Amino acid sequence: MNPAGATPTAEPSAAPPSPALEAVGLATGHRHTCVGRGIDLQVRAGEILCLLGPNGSGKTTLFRTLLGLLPALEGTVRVGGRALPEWPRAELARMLAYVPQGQMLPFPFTIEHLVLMGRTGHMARFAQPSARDRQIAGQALEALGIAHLSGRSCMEVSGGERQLALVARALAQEARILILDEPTSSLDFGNQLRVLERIATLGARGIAVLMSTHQPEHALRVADRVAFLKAGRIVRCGGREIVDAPALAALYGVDARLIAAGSAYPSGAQAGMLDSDSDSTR
Ligand SMILES: Nc1ncnc2c1ncn2[C@@H]1O[C@H](COP(=O)(O)OP(=O)(O)OP(=O)(O)O)[C@@H](O)[C@H]1O
Repeated sequence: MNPAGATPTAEPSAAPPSPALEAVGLATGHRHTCVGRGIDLQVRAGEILCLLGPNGSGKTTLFRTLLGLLPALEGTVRVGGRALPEWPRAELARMLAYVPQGQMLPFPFTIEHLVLMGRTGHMARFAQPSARDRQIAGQALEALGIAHLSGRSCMEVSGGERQLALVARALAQEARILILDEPTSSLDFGNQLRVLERIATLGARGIAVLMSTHQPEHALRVADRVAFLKAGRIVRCGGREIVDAPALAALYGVDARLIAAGSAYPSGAQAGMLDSDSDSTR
């Protein structure tokens, strides 16, 4: 108890850690064509932020700008509190991993080689992968159930198998921040769940995750926060509870309703399944 009149001793309050990934006043686009504007977002360590938005709303353009693959037309991107241009590329490669959307690969790498590429930022220049690099790549392949494809050419596997390999490559990178552009888009139901579970595990381990999806139920399943991108602007951002029928109707221009997940998602799923129904939002 404080003696009467004594001022309580203030604990020195530690400043909150910088967001792992932050955009401030960001404008995105291609050459001089602006796609997105006024974008502010933050992803903290251990947080999963899920971006929902219609086709062409600017999700990939935003991701590529956050990664420094496209120049910001305005505003700032910070990674770990440091402006993106200040990062040496090699260090950035250890911080940020990217799973691009539907990437076709130009050479017939084996799947193992492709996943080992995720280790490049950890290897000395021109060095061969170490036993540990191979072990980590092997674990990533196992985690996604594609170890049996290790020796196959990435040009001779299905689109979904290649997508799993790209997720495995990002896992092998052991980055602090993971950006995934529609990581489940060509996957079957089982593999969608496998990838979502892996993403949830990474979040629980302190990795900052930013992902896009066209399936709002995936956001309901794994996201800590959800952002709605419409015509290049973040029009709504908050906890999973913002994903409701009126918001989805406004975002996509269709009536939608959330129905109970029932048996569609196993063990503890908080997801809803979506159905379109003309009566739903009226
Ligand atoms: N290389 C490019 N050059 C010029 N414009 C582009 C280029 N890539 C995309 N665009 C345009 O930028 C806008 C946003 O595209 P983007 O790929 O970022 O959308 P998206 O939200 O990821 O779409 P989707 O959900 O269909 O993948 C679209 O109008 C698109 O036509």
